[in-house]
Amino acid sequence: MPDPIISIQGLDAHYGDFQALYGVDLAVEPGQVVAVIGANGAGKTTLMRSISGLLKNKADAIRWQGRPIGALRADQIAALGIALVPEGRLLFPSLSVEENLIIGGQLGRKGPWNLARIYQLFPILQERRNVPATALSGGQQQMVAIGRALMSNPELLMMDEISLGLAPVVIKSIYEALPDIVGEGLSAIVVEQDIAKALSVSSHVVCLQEGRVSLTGGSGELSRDEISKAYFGV
Ligand SMILES: Nc1ncnc2c1ncn2[C@@H]1O[C@H](COP(=O)(O)OP(=O)(O)OP(=O)(O)O)[C@@H](O)[C@H]1O
Repeated sequence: MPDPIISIQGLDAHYGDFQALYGVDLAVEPGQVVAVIGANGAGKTTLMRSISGLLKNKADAIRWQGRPIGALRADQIAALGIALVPEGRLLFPSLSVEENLIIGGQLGRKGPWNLARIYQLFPILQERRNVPATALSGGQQQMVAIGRALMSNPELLMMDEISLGLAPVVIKSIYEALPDIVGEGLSAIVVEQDIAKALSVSSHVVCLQEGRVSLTGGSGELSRDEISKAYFGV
């Protein structure tokens, strides 16, 4: 087994007095897509925030290529090559599609992703490149959010509930881009409430329930019953 690109061990997270994550373990190998599933409030977004440096962690709870990074700031995490497509997209509303994408490239990391490559991946964005980003449909906005993250040439791409509120046909077209993205050598963590979608795009799945890992295993190896028990607790 190759060394993981990122490994999380015993991660706790708090909002004030409230503990949202309890001893979470997760590892991603180079080129692997890991799905994080769980019901509303299970702690999926908190896990993404912790990895991104938006929540404070113990330094050695998160290791990047073996190095403890849990205590780094969000800008330092981004500079390492860890990019988040946040829940709700958080595009810059007054900027055009192209300007939003360019901002993603500000870190200046070298790699395969640039405007031309993003437009190849999502051709509709080239057609609409001068339109304010928030004038786009939800699915197109999600493409901008993914493109903006890719423009930083990350080694790990984290996507938080990218299908939320989108029509099934749109979700399908967005996820169809994932093999091309991972084909460039990236690893990915995909947060999904849609269990079938999560299993179909990943090789490994981690289920959270009330802040704890309730199940983990190969995406093709877990039974429906195991997953629904881990997901719903029944
Ligand atoms: N800023 C905050 N302050 C206090 N508690 C919070 C905050 N953000 C989240 N929580 C709580 O932490 C727990 C985990 O929330 P989190 O958003 O990580 O769950 P989630 O699995 O991403 O759910 P969802 O699918 O609804 O986004 C929940 O109980 C939530 O109420």
